Amino acid sequence: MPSQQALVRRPGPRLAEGLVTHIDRRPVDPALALRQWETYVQVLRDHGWQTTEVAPADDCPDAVFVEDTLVMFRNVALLARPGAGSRRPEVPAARAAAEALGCSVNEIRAPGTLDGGDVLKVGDTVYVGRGGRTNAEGIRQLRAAFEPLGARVVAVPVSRVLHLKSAVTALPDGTVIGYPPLVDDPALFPRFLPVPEESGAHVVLLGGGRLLMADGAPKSAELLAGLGYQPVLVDIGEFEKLEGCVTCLSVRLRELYA
Ligand SMILES: NC(=O)NCCC[C@H](N)C(=O)O
Repeated sequence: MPSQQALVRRPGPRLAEGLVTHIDRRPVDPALALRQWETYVQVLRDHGWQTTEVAPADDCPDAVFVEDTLVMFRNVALLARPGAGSRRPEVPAARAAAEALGCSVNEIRAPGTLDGGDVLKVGDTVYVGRGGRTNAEGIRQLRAAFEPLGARVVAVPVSRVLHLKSAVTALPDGTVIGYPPLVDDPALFPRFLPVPEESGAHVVLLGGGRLLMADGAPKSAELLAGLGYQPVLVDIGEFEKLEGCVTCLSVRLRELYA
């Protein structure tokens, strides 16, 4: 029976200072962000996920984007070494949370850098984005960590967005979805479905055919509903101002051993 555990991390007091790289800075409303985060977490719970809060890292504005701190394959948590130095202090508490859930723990070491948002799993294939945050050494260490466990690691360039999963995610049947202007090369994926909006490319698989998506992508939601999926929409507008998306607000742990 697959596990349905998710790590989340409450937004901290410095959220509005979070990094922005590919978009213009817009003011963030911390109270609204907190409400949006609480709704996001509640939706996970409503769909059967047990959520664990990683201890706050209140000096780190981007700590809410907990997905970037570790990558799961099977029951192994590979601790990231974020490409942005300001985000590295987020990692120790993520390690503690993964250990408390019984994960085996490995880590990316200097000079490697890797952000969890650059890693997309489709079955045993692990796509890793080589972009602004993840370097060649980080990719090499990811291969060394996961290939012995049965992963096939496929590196792909990411130049138009922050992370690989800002550009593409995958449906339950393994089809990779993306908003074409932001995908370096759709031909790198065996089955690629274009979606008509940027945030329509981001789905969290809740289980069955349910897809957690941002509510700012109605045409994409309609496209996916037409394919027999059930979009579950949330407003994460305050996090999108900081280049966050639905995937980055949690780490899903689907293969823990009880
Ligand atoms: N996996 C993700 O998409 N993470 C979003 C991180 C946004 C944050 N402001 C950053 O630049 O690191």
